[in-house]
Amino acid sequence: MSGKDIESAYWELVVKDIQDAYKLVEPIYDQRDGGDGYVSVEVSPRLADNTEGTIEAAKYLHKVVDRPNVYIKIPATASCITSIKELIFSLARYEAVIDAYSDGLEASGLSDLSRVTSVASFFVSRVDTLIDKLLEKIGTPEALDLRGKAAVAQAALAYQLYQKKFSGPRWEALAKKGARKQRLLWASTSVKNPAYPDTLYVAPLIGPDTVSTMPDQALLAFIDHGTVSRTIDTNVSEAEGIYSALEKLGIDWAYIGSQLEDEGVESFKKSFDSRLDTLQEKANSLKSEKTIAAKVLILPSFPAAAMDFSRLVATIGGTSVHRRRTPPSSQVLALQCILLFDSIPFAHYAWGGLVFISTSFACYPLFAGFRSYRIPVRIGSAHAIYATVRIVRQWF
Ligand SMILES: O=C[C@H](O)COP(=O)(O)O
Repeated sequence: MSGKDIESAYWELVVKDIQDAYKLVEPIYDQRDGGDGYVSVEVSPRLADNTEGTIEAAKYLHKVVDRPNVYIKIPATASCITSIKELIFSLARYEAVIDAYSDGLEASGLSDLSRVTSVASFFVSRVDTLIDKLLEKIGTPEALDLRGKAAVAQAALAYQLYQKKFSGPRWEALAKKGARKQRLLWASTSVKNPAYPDTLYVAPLIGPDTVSTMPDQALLAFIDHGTVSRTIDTNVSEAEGIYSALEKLGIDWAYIGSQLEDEGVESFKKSFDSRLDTLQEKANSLKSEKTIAAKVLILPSFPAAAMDFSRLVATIGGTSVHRRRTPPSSQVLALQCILLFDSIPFAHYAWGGLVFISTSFACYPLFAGFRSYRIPVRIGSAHAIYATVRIVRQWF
């Protein structure tokens, strides 16, 4: 990572991950002629309010990942709507996403649109999480009875919108050029309220051209007791009834959408920042890592002490980094030694067959053998460095 800022290092790791994942799904992508088998990567959530920055980041990722089956995920915030398509919490925003997709296809000037694909990532469970709270505040039996119903109802109406928008003259003109419908992808499908059925956000949302993304918990529950059948448009009038009953109770769908969008962007930013912080910490610790060529002179005056090398390395938290030959365990002697760091006699101690680095350093055992070990060395009590200690000479 030397010479790189942390964010560039982060993207380098991400791009490598995405390219590796590509290899796993490539056969599906080929079999389905580009219909399935995609890997997605999100642009930085720090750009959620920056249209130009988001477009640049999306182009950059598309270029460096350099695979045909990569989806670049862009938050469907007001600023990013021109470039589309995840973190959708409301029907109004979803409609804008579909329009952005169609606008993009029309503006592309391509005569063959068949290689352009897209998904619109509609978040489900979080809608209930917020609306349930509001219903509990209202507290009437009617309000309480609507808990756990808003998210699925809105998702079912989103599917109606999908069917409406991907039909009719405008769409037909694009379809003639090979355009593919932008599929609805259900995100946030794990149940947050343990009182609800564990397949609540999967089972009622099954239908053609939908994609359900499931964390393990939701996937395992569905494998265990879910039933695959078309459910997404079997109860449309019930969904409409729930949607308008909520409105009548004072639930403002526009507020729900913008509130969840703000929270969503905020939480993505938080996770992104925390990942960068972790990388920064790791980079700092690597920077303080030093290789110290230590000359260890083993003096011949002490008796042999048996020891098990690998157990010892594990005990001191060291890692064997170079091995010239493996000294037979239970045969190696660690005797009194003189340890020289940069030719300065550093310390010499012998204790129970182990040799310790000491003085201003905390004590860590060192031992003899034709091996190099990377061992943690603590200076004072706070600053840790790693020293690679090579045993360069020994005499018995
Ligand atoms: O991609 C995002 C996830 O689907 C979010 O799910 P969540 O609401 O369970 O955090």
